[in-house]
This record gives sequence, structure tokens and C-alpha cells, in this order.
Amino acid sequence: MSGPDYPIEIIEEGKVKLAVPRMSDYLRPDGVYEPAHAPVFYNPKAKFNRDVAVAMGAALKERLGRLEVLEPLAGSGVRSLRYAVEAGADKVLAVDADPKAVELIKYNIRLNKLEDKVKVLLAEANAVLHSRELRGGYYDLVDVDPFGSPMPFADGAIRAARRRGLVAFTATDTAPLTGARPQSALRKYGASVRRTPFSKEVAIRVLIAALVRVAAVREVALKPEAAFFKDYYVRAHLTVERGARRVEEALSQLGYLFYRPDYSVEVVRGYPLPERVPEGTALGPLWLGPLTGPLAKRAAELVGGEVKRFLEHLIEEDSVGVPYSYKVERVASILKVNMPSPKLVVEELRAAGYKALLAHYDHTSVKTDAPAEEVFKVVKKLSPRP
Ligand SMILES: C[S@@+](CC[C@H](N)C(=O)[O-])C[C@H]1O[C@@H](n2cnc3c(N)ncnc32)[C@H](O)[C@@H]1O
Repeated sequence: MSGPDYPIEIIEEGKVKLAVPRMSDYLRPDGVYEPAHAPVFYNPKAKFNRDVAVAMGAALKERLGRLEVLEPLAGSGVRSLRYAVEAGADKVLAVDADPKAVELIKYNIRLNKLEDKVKVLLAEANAVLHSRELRGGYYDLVDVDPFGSPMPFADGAIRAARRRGLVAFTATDTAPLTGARPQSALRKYGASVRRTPFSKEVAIRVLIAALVRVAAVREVALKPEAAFFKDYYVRAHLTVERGARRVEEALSQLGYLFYRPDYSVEVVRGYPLPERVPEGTALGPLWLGPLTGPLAKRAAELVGGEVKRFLEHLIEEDSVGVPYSYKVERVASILKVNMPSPKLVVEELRAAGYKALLAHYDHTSVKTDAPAEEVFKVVKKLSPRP
């Protein structure tokens, strides 16, 4: 089987075999593989992202009794192939604008004997997303996994998705989303974002709020089914529904947080901002609703291992119903005491009858429905003596 004109290696990810550029040829000076330097992009570190995607895809297939997937930025094709093999997709269209990527995807399709199910197209993502003719109809799942921000592809993805289907987005531009680059956040996400001790949760909620507003323009309502922050990216899977009433419902879940240096956080529901606002740093618009839905619950039932535990954890976080967390180190520093074990803080809050668990995005932060005063009391009580 003739293949690319650069050295490749055959690896396995999930249940597929995959030809990728020989990774040992693209090491940084510190010896770490740098996927951006390879002729075609394959990042082994994003395997977990794809594991969750495939689990959500399997749950969607069960719900719809059918699964047709469009991946407009496909790279090596690994995700598209995994949708076909592991999520039972009936049809997948993998698109990439780079001829080298398309060549490798074709090679990988043959390697896995998936010629009947997976098709590939050399084209610009937005051209395909916005042209029904090019993409050949509508899709149950549109998975946007680009370099950086997914916002340039948001409207197109929503356009290409069927009602009751899913759109999924990866955002690796965590600097704007976490408030490290506020001006960039304003440009890309139309949101006011500043650094806070719970920046990663803000990042998830900024991304969803921006997507919900883009969808609203087309009278489409997006609802998170599983959204999270992991490693170096934010990921959101959202169901697509149509109709003005549903859009209004989605928009009613937007709002703002006002963060003050003493860690008192005020939640202001509603979008746009009301005329009178509390003191503090404004963060938003943010999605203030749940980050998971029934599809995440079903996906967690269908899979095992780390993905199952992770999805179950997300679902439990949602049951707390508070859109931010307490970074124990910061609370301790405000109190000028030593930092206690975040796990012990969780146990103490639970013993007092509150919901509490560590945040999925930071195992030194506590998500709880306890009032701030109670969290401060517990941190002080458990703080180790110097
Ligand atoms: C992050 S990689 C994709 C990784 C892949 N989704 C995965 O799960 O391994 C982004 C890919 O998008 C392609 N790309 C960048 N801009 C594009 C565009 N405007 N249209 C289509 N493909 C594009 C690049 O060639 C690259 O292969």
C-alpha cells in the first residue's frame, strides 16, 4: 500500500490502527514530541478528548438509532476513524484543507478497511460547513477540533448539524478563556474575562455562552451535554434544537459572576447585564446552567475506566449547582493560615451536610453548595498549625 513520502509509524489508538508521522523525528530540544512540527498533526495527548468524544457519539447513536459524523478539521483522521469503529457511526466525512493530511487520512482509511464508511474531502472547513452540496447533507454530529479557538467554525458547524444532533468543540486557546488575555477574550468570545481562582470553570462557561449566542442568531438552541476543562483545552458537546422558545430558554441561562478579592462571588442571572451591578470584577456573559445532560449520563453507562469516572464526576459537580469553586490555597491565604488538605475540606463540608467535591479541573479546588462563610470556617479549622 503506497503511502506518504515521509517516514511513518503505525500505532494504535482506541480500536483503530493509525499511520502517523514518525514521532521521534519531531522532538523538541527537551526530547518531547511536538505534533505541530510534524507534516500532519497527530497529538497522542488528545487521546482522552477523543475517548470522551467517541463515548458521547456512541450514546448519540443509541438515542437516534443512526450516526452520521462530520469532522471538518480532521488531521490524521484518527477521530473520524474512531467514530466509525467505536461509536458505530454509519457514515463519516473527514475534511482537511491540507493535502498531506488528506493523503494520510486516505491511507488510514485503507489501513482499517473503512472505505465504505469513511469518506475524505480536501477542502476548507467553512466552505464545507456552509455548503450543503459540498458536505452532502446534514449530520448528526459535527466535531470541530481545530488549532486554537473554534469560534470561526461555530456558525458553520451549527448550520451543518441536524436537529437533536450534537455539535462538539475543542478550544485550545486557554489564554483568552481563562482571562490571561482579556482583550483577546473580548474579541474572540465577546466576553469580559479576568484571572480568578476558578478561571478554568469560567473558561468552560465563556465558551458555551459564546456558542449559545452564535446559535441564537439562527434560532438554534444549544444545550451542554458534557463540557469540561482538561489538560490544555476546553471541550463542549452540545445538543442542537430549533425554535425561538428553546433559544429564549437557552439565553435565560446566561449571566455574570462578580468576583471580589475577599472571595465573595455574586451570581447575576440574565443577559445582557442589568443596569445596576454589584461591586467586583465582572466575568461574562457566562453559561450559568448545567454542564452535563442525559447523554453524558448514558455515555458514562456505556463506557468504563477513566472516561466513565470523569463523566460521573462532571455529573456530580453539576448536582452542586454552583458555577464556581473555592481554591483552598487562596482561601487560606486570605485567612493568612496554612493550607489544609482540599480532600479534608471536602470531607468536613460533607459531614456538615453540604454537597462538596474536588473540581474536575483542579484537584486543589472545592465545589460546594456551602456558603462562603462556612468554607472559610472549615479551611481555618483544618489549617495545620505552623
Ligand atoms: C488540531 S488538528 C486536528 C486534529 C484532529 N481533529 C484530531 O482529533 O486528531 C487541526 C487540523 O485542521 C486543519 N486545518 C486548519 N485550518 C483549516 C481549515 N480552515 N479548513 C480545513 N482544515 C483546516 C489542519 O491542517 C490540521 O490538520
